Amino acid sequence: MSARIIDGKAVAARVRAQVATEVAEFTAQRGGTPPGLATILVGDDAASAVYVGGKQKACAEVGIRGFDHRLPADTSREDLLALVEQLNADPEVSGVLCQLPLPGHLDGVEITNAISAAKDVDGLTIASAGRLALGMPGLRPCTPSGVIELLAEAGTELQGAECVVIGRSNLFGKPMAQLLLQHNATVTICHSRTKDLAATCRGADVLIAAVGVAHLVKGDWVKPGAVVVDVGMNRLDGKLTGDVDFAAASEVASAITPVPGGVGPTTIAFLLRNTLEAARAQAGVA
Ligand SMILES: Nc1nc2c(c(=O)[nH]1)N[C@@H](CN(C=O)c1ccc(C(=O)N[C@@H](CCC(=O)O)C(=O)O)cc1)CN2
Repeated sequence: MSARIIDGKAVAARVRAQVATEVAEFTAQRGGTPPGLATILVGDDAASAVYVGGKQKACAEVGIRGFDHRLPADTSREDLLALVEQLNADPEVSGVLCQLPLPGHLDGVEITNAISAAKDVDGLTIASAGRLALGMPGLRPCTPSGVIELLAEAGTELQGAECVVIGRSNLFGKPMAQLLLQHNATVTICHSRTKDLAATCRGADVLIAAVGVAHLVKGDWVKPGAVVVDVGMNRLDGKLTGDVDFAAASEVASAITPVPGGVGPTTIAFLLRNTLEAARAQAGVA
């Protein structure tokens, strides 16, 4: 079997085009005031700078006003919390995010949770996570939302499907599992203490890897006909590669996401979607 490649760039382009249309309508209704997204980057991590740059560029392309805050690596907890408070109170800012990871002296959970729930476009505050766990409407984390869109694009039936998520991060694994549950999937979360990872993966109709170990998932871990989603982003010999041995898994799976060009591009697309949703909710429009 040779798997169908799920094209994340195409899915992201479609979502972004739709958001651009809706942003134009929203802005016109609001007398020319667009949604606004504030990004906060602390320190000089090169990859984070690229992602934040990509977010700001994407905002400009769809008509969202960007507020780009860059702070030195030694920024204090108090100064960072003060900036978050200022952005929470700014009526021109619809969404706020703090790029992760933060430098070691800052607690990512504490800082993220200081963002007002109404502006939590990363969907990572305790309030947003609680709403997701309870099945209540709210802003959802961007990468898991992108994965659901990619699975829909591939025509994957989630109801009753055995879904295995490798990785239990707050940013991805936990919210991914919650979103799959909402789609009536049977969900298993695997992690570093899972006893027989390969055997658990072999039972998956949908296998999602987000563990940060290059090529951890071998071809013979994939059930024939499974859908494989690779959220990993690892540098191997200077090349960006995922958590899945793509060549081997493609021989067994029915559909698979590549790295790059799979899940990654959808993250920013859903950030734009969340920023518009936050702006709508703050303006009292559905
Ligand atoms: N506050 C947040 N921090 C982080 C998040 C997040 O959602 N919110 N996610 C990641 C980084 N990230 C966005 O922030 C992100 C990662 C990857 C991509 C992407 O488009 N990747 C491309 C490849 C890019 C490359 O060549 O390096 C792809 O996979 O095709 C976009 C956004 C951690 N931090």
